[in-house]
Amino acid sequence: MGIEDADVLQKVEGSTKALWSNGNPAFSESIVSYTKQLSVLDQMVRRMIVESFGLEKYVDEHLNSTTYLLRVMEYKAARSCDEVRRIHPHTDKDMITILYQNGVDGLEVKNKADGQWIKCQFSRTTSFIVLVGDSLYAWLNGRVHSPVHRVTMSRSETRYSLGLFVVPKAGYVVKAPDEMVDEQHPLLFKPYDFVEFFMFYGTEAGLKSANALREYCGV
Ligand SMILES: O=C(O)CCC(=O)C(=O)O
Ligand SMILES: [Fe+2]
Repeated sequence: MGIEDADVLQKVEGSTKALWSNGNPAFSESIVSYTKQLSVLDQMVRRMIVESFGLEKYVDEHLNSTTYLLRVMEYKAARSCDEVRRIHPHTDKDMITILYQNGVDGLEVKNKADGQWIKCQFSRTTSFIVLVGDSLYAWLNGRVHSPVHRVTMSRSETRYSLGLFVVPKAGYVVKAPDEMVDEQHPLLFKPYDFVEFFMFYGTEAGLKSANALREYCGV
């Protein structure tokens, strides 16, 4: 289940009406409260990343360029020891994703250096994992890595996860600041409208592509 503008109560209440005819105020309030609290972590992490590249003057513009999509996910446990259930390897298309889970592991990240899958262990049940998405990778012209990841379920317990996807606002054009482009770092992607790219990603060509962003607007 995906909830757009998950930090805005009115919007969340609208989404819950698709599930409960009279809405579900307690559920909506929990979603908004969770998103608002996690937005503090999101803004802190992105501010640190942006400042670390000397882009202080872009911080406010960058932080204001996004909205929150919260996905509530359920992964059924494998029915036998031999069965493995997966969600396919992919990169996230957003700026960053913050993941939380119910204590059942399953997330795996592909090591950029040797292509091996690394099992992600959340250090505590209250920990979060932050993943960089393709849009931050493009905006910083390749300075941060957007990792390929997947979920593999082989345990007997059902896994629940919450993914807070920090996505560019409709109409926002992802364009690397001039400071990120030089001779050693030639421009990787032409400026692109996030929503249009996301529509391409949903097409047969986009889904089949090993690197949808490069195919869509790679230089
Ligand atoms: O459930 C997870 O831990 C990851 C889910 C994921 O990668 C996604 O929804 O894009
Ligand atoms: Fe993902």
